[in-house]
Amino acid sequence: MKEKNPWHTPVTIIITVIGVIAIVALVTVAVLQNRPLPQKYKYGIVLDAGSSHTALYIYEWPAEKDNNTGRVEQTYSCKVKGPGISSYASAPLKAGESLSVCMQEAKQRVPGRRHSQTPLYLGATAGMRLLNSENSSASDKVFQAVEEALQKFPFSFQGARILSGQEEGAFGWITVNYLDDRLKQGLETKGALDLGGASTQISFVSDNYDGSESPDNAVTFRLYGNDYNLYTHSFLCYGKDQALRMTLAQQTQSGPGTINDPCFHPGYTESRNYSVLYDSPCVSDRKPQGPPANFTHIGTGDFQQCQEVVKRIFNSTHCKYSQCSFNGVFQPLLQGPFGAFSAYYFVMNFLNLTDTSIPLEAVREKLGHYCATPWNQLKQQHPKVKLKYLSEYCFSGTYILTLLTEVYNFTSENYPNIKFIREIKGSDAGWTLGYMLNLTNMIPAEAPDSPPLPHAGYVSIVTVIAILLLVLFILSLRPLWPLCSKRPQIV
Ligand SMILES: Nc1ccn([C@@H]2O[C@H](COP(=O)(O)OP(=O)(O)OP(=O)(O)O)[C@@H](O)[C@H]2O)c(=O)n1
Ligand SMILES: [Ca+2]
Repeated sequence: MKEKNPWHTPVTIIITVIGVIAIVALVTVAVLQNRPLPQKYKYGIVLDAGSSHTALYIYEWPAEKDNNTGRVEQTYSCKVKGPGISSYASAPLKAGESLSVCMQEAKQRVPGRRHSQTPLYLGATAGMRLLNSENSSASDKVFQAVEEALQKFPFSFQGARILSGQEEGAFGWITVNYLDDRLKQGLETKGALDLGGASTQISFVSDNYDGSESPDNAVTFRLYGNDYNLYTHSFLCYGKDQALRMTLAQQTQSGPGTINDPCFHPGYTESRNYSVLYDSPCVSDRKPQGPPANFTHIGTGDFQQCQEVVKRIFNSTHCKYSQCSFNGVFQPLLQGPFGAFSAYYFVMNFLNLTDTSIPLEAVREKLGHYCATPWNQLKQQHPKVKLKYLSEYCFSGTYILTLLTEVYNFTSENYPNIKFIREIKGSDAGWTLGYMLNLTNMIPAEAPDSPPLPHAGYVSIVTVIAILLLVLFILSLRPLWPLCSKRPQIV
């Protein structure tokens, strides 16, 4: 008689089949669950209405994760043609019109179904601060025109306003540290140095600053469960365009017909109008009495002397705090790494001086050599650079070096802690991202609670436990095994 396979009993066959089906089903669920889903995004738009120009930025983040876990990234930027909105004081409507090309582009870039949920912000900085201080009705008209123009687009317009200097500094700091992933991980933060056309900001966390000395410079945050006491200051009129005006004003106080300027290249000669030069609240009170209409601006290209002229725009005679940077403004001890962006980067990048491991002495020497380069030679070497920009890099480089080393007090030791940066991981360094993260509540005060296991880990563990249970179950049927394996007896 044919021997019967002991496993071929109905009970064991049924158990095995059910077990196999259960395992296949579990694995299928686990695989399907972890398949990458087509990602959906949300968007936000910020217009940076700076003193020298306006730029539009589109940010995106995963739609399912906007509860503080998804990363916000810049996907697009657009530079508005023409000057900053504050330059349209006498023709406000044109300020609104100037934004339309970039706004049309944004309409194309953000998917149509998201338009109405996409917040749109406009923040204006030092150019509008100056215009507002000198002629508030003109600045109101510019805002009105800009708001009317922006409301015509299908986005969720959240208003146009002037940022305070503190906000500008603090949001720049948030941007840099958010993009560096320093906030979420509670790492040491990076200071932010921003140089614009009309103002400049310095923001950093220092162990010897808790906000009690000079509270005006303090901004406190609780982000991802960590407390930060940020020192920040914005110097109005100390952006590089206004600083140049102040330096020229310094040299034309007696209303001469000609000035020999060490901050411009030998061979550079330009006729300048006194009224145009003094048409800014940063210098208007210093306009010489009865000057000629124009003066001849002649370059002599001497870095050392340029540095002397530049130093004169910083007043370090009075300080009522333990220490000051200049103009009586408190500044704690510098601490940690720093990211220097906007004009810091444009200028140092042009001058090939973004490498801060170059000793300061060598940086000064290179700049000295650059400033002494004849203007004609420079124009030949850089035929594509706008002449206005090209003529000002010697001044701007000297200004940056003076500001960093003579005013903020960076030394040969900590100068290498500065990194000149344009962007971090594809997003531009600047205040706009920090501004949007703040207004959309995208950075939580407390660290978000996360499940103890990631999803894939959870599925794998459930699968393993299920298999173990099945094996246990089969083992528990052991008492039946001898019955099954007993050879049939022939009587
Ligand atoms: N490739 C570039 C772009 C800009 N600039 C100059 O850099 C300065 C600052 O530019 P930016 O940071 O854009 O200043 P704004 O935001 O316009 O000014 P603010 O922040 O003071 O409002 C301006 O003088 C601009 O002419 C430059 O030298 N090279
Ligand atoms: Ca700016």
